[in-house]
Parts: sequence; C-alpha cells; structure tokens
Amino acid sequence: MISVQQALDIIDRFPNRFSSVEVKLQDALNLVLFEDVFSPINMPPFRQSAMDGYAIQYSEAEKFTVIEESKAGDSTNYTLKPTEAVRIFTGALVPDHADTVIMQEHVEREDQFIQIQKMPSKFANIRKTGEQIKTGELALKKGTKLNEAAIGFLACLGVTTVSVYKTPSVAILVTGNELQQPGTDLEIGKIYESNSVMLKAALQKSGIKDIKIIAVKDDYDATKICVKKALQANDILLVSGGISVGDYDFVKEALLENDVEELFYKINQKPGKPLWFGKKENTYVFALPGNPASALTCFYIYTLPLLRKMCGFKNNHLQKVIAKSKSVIKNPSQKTLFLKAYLESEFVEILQGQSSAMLYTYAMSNVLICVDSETAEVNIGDEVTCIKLDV
Ligand SMILES: Nc1nc2c(c(=O)[nH]1)N[C@H]1C(S)=C(S)[C@@H](COP(=O)(O)OP(=O)(O)OC[C@H]3O[C@@H](n4cnc5c(N)ncnc54)[C@H](O)[C@@H]3O)O[C@H]1N2
Ligand code: MOO
Repeated sequence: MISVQQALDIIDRFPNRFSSVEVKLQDALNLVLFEDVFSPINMPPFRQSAMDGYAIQYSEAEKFTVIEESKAGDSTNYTLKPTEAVRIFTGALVPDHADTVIMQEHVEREDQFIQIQKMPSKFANIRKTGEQIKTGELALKKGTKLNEAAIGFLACLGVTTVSVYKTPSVAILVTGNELQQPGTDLEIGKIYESNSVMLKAALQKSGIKDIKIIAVKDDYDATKICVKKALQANDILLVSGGISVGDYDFVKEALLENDVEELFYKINQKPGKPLWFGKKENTYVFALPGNPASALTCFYIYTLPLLRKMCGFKNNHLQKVIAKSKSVIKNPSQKTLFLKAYLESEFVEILQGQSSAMLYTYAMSNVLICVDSETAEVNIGDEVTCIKLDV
C-alpha cells in the first residue's frame, strides 16, 4: 500500500506526450492553445475614428468647410485641405490627410460649415493602425485557456481555426450484477446504477465531451472483453467497482490480462483504498472503487489532475484552503482521510454520514477536509486543509 503523496507523484509523471487537434474557433471555448498564435493582420487594420464627428488637419482655425462624409465600412480616402473637414463616424476610415477628429458635440454645424467650440489636442480620437496588435506579433501564447474574450480577440484578427490540446476521450466501464438502470422498478437485491451518470457529469464539468459508457456483469470473460474494447479507442478508461478482493471482483485480472501495466494498487486512505492505476500505451486506466463516494473522491483527487493536464491546463489539482475546524476528528486509522464537509468563511464543519456508500452527504458538501495519516486527532479550532469541490 502506498501513501497519497506517492500515488500523486506516480500520476504526476504522466502523460508522456500530448496530442493536439485543430478546431473551429467557435468550438474552442475553454480549450487550451497548443501553439502560439500570431496576428495575421494589423488591428486596427487602418486609422479609425473613435468618435462620431469631423476629421480635420489640426490647426488654430475656428471654421471648417465640410466636403465629404466617411461612414463605417466606406473605403474612400478623401483628400482635404487645411480648413476642410470630413464628416466622420465611429469606426470609419480617417483620411490620410486628417490627423484629428473633433467630436460632433464640440462643434456647431451650419449648412456646409462647422464652427469649432472646443478644439481637442492634435491626434485626438484616432485609433492608430496596428495600435492593438501588428501583423506577425504574438496574439496569444501557447497554454492560454480560450475564454470568450480570447475567442473574440482571435475572431477580430480573422482567425478561424486554432490548434488546441486534445481533450481526452473517456470510457466509463461499470461493473456489477446488482446494477439496474434508473427508470424501472427496482428488483430485489439490485440498486440503481449511479456511478456512470455521476462520473459523466464530473467529466462534462471539466469540458470532456467524448464519453462512452459500457456496463458489464461480474463475469471474468465479459469484463476482459469489455476492457479490451474500451482500451482501443480511448485516452482514459474509468472502471467502476470490482477492484476489491471479493470472489467476483475481476477487474484487476481483466486489466492485467489485457496488458495494462499496473502503476499502483491500494492507497493508505479512506475512502478509496482499493484504487488501481495503470497504463497501456497512451491510455490511462483508473479502476475506481465501486462505493459511490469512494469513486468520486478518487476521481477528484487522482483522475482530475491527469485529465486536466492532458487538456493543457496548468493548475490541475483542486484548490486547497486552510480553515478552522468546527468538529472534533479522530483518526486512529493512520490513513489519510478525505471527509465531506461544509466550509463557510474561515470555518469548516464535518457533515454527518461519511460512509463511502453514501452520496447524500457529498451532495451537501462544498469541500473535502484532508486529514493526513500522521494526524491522530483534530480539535475544535485547529487548522485543517480543505479541498474545494467547485472545479
Ligand atoms: N474483505 C474486504 N472487503 C472489502 C475491502 C477490503 O479491503 N477487504 N475494501 C472495501 C472497500 S474500502 C471498498 S471501497 C470496496 C470496493 O469494492 P469494489 O471496488 O470491488 O466495488 P464493488 O464491490 O463492485 O461495489 C462496492 C459497492 O458499491 C456499489 N456500486 C458499485 N458500482 C456501482 C454503481 N455503478 N453505481 C452505484 N453503486 C455501485 C455496490 O453495489 C457495492 O455496494 O470494497 C470493500 N470491501
Ligand atoms: O475505501 Mo472504501 O472506499 O472506504 O469504502
């Protein structure tokens, strides 16, 4: 049995290589750039008026003759003399001969003439060509997470596709004779299968879209075949259940039989002791304990960092905060504990119902308190590490 830190260190060695994919910019929200993006154009591409008003050559003159009009989208570059003005609108091309735009509020218009009420400083109200970015300059760095602003920025440069880290494809293999699909009356001895829906939701929250769910009975041959199938076309395989030591727990053998290399099995923790982690070529396998709360805790602590890293993210572990305990915690087990708890300002309270078979408490919690294996007791007011669950 290894420690939590040893398990995390092993997972942290992976992945050995990253994959990229070219996607349409409009499909790239929350994906991470695999390559630097350079601007294909100057932005703005031409000198633009920043105001509705009049373009002039800056001077001491008080009266100008309005000769032409330039509205957004027009392409004519008018020639103007020192006391001539071009009526102009926000976003329109400023004539090369003009160096200043006066806001229309600062002039009095009479027929073809404008009388200056307040002359702005020279060069006012003109956006310079390339003032935001010039052709060939770095627009966004490799590793940037594409939020809506980044997508808008690249779109304004005319970028239509981007190379991003490929989000992993994930197969969830649920094992167990007792599992029944929700939507039918429960038969005696059965429970509703919930781990696949829960894990799928957790994956979707992390931006994973390519998710397949496979269900198999507690049968060695069938499990072996399903593992083989799931390994073929996926970057991550999550198995639920069948990883403990019972006579009908076949997952470990089925994985080994499919040449998945075991990287660790069993962690000195509660819940989630029987977690198994392995790798076959570029596919990573987490055999999660079947107890629902164990499966979810193992997902948060071990699976999530690896899959976020594959997606190109930098900070891949759930955020930790220190809070004062409102509960007494006894830990005679010498295991690391992950306890469902509720954090409010700087205080955190353990919730009733810590069994790894119970999801009710999980649904009420917003953090996991992590008590390390060397800490035998936490008293009220002691500082504890909380792992925040809002991914
Ligand atoms: N003799 C021992 N028995 C057990 C040990 C041990 O060390 N020695 N470890 C216990 C611990 S800790 C855990 S955790 C479980 C893990 O067992 P498995 O991974 O083999 O999981 P199962 O036995 O298949 O299921 C456990 C539990 O979870 C329910 N389950 C399973 N899959 C689902 C699902 N998809 N949706 C909802 N619920 C599910 C299942 O019905 C069981 O109640 O082993 C202990 N035993
Ligand atoms: O580790 Mo098991 O996950 O405690 O129930």
